[in-house]
Amino acid sequence: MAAQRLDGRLLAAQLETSMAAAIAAGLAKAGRPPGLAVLRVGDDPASAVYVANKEKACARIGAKSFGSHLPANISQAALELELHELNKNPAVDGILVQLPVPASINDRALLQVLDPNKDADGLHPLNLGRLLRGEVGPRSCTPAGVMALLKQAKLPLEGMRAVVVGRSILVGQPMALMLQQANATVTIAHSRSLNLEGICRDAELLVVAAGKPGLIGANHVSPGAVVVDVGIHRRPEGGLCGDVRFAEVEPLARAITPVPGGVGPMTVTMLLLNTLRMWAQRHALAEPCQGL
Ligand SMILES: Nc1nc(=O)c2c([nH]1)NC[C@@H]1CN(c3ccc(C(=O)N[C@@H](CCC(=O)O)C(=O)O)cc3)C=[N+]21
Repeated sequence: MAAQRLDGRLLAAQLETSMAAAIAAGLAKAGRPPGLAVLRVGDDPASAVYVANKEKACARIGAKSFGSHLPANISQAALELELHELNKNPAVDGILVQLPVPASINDRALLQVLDPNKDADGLHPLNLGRLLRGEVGPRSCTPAGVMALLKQAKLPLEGMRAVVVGRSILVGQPMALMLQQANATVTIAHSRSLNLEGICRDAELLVVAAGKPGLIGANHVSPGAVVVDVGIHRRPEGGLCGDVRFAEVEPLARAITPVPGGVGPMTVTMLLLNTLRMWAQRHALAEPCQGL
């Protein structure tokens, strides 16, 4: 039987419709639309595409986007000043520091400057702490998007053996925490794990966020597993691919996310949802898209 496709593009479009409605409904009371500021430093080529996608998505739902594009040779102090300005700007609800920043910038120090209540990416230490403790707060967008996709597909996580490949602060670690909070039994594997194939083959749910094109193949996947591919890479010959060799794994899987059209669009949607929720909170509006 063919694997179920976990269609991130479709779910993202549905959520955008609800978010657009929530904005329209709250606009009069709030007096202004939600504002998302994206701080981009230097010229990472992949970032250019993502920033453009975020701006387009804001326009589609009726949010305002503020873009600042700063030169790669900007000083740490000047960048922190820019962030302070965005923290103070009353039209801005969510701020995202597009990663990676140039090597001359200390991104940890930068993320500490961000107002945790404007943290659209959920990456401020306070928000990572809130996640660890299971408290309310903006959540890391990519793992939150994965959780929304699994929920929509009605794939139960209760008691399930889940393996997350990758331990980054941006994806792997928060993903593992969210899966645990959904009562999965979680293993984190990473670049130094021995017997990666064996560990992955034990998984009923395999989430791959290793950042290595084509790392995962049929040998890593047990029949009937749910496979979520967080990787996104530009092929030298053109087109995109993930960390999973889709053609090989798809016939084995119960459900699988494609690349593109899987996790990527959900990341953007969760960024908007975090921003919308912070806007709603500031204006005492009902929480948009509850239960996600
Ligand atoms: N502070 C920060 N937060 C991030 O969330 C963040 C970041 N920095 N730096 C870079 C990565 C990467 N990322 C993606 C966002 C959207 C798509 C996306 O929309 N993908 C589409 C296709 C995109 C295309 O066609 O190029 C898809 O998979 O279908 C992918 C990847 C967010 N990131």
